[in-house]
Amino acid sequence: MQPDYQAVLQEIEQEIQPYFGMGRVADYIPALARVPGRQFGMAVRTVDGDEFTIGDADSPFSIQSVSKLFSLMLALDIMGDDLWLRVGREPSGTAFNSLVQLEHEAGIPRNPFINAGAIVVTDVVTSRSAGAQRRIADFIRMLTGNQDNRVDEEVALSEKEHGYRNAALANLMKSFGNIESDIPTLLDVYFRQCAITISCRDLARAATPLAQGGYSPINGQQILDRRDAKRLNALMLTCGLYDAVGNFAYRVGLPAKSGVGGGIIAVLPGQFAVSVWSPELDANGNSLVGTKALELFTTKTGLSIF
Ligand SMILES: NC(=O)CC[C@H](N)C(=O)O
Repeated sequence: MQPDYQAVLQEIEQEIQPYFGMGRVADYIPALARVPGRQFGMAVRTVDGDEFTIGDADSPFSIQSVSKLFSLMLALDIMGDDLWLRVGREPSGTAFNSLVQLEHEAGIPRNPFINAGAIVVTDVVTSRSAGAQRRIADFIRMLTGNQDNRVDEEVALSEKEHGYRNAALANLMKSFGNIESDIPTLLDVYFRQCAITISCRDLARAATPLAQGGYSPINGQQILDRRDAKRLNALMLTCGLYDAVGNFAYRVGLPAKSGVGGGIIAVLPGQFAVSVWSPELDANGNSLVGTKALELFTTKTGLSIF
């Protein structure tokens, strides 16, 4: 029997209140540092098409690294398994923007969800499509069914002006021959992909194919084959939360992908996609209140992959 999701969300909204103020809004991108921290939204979409929301679930926020999930779908579609010659599939155990392993590992990033890996993924889309940024944004709009998901130009510019680490990652990988595009063009596409705005409701809809064997009921299309949906869920479980991935699996028990805008999308294959947004981050760059909310969600419903 399906849990009373709405009642669960209401309990969660109460129980997360003491956790506000414990984390910090991302400050290394100045445009994100201005986002008020005390916001919270959550949305559940079941495979039966029911949707349940609470709080600011329809407020747009900066998608940031959650976009890496969608650019990866595109890159896999473009390159198939050859993508894995250029990026690994192992957790990194390092921060999302770390440079440390890249030099030892010949410019091959550990996985597609740390920044280095995501930059390679975006390079695949950039070097193989005319209008890559538009292709990524259109793909996200297609998955959400919402044409209002736009690029926040202020956030994109802010990332560009302060993107020293991402530029360092891209240049280091280029020196190893693992980047094809010209660096400024590539970084522009990457920053604009991260600056797309999205709501919790849209994120839950966009991730639904991962709960439904690759099928999107939003537009009635098979977005991924079943095998790739399984593989992406495995990558999210092992790499989606950077060096907090073990703790997140322990507490929440769902494949998930986070972003420094405070969004997290999580999936229980065969059951639901659940998204949460709250801008204050923990030390690993994951939403502190959002992680707590997801922990409460799987605990209260008894539904996780474990
Ligand atoms: N973890 C994140 O969300 C990081 C994304 C951010 N745009 C960056 O590249 O630094």
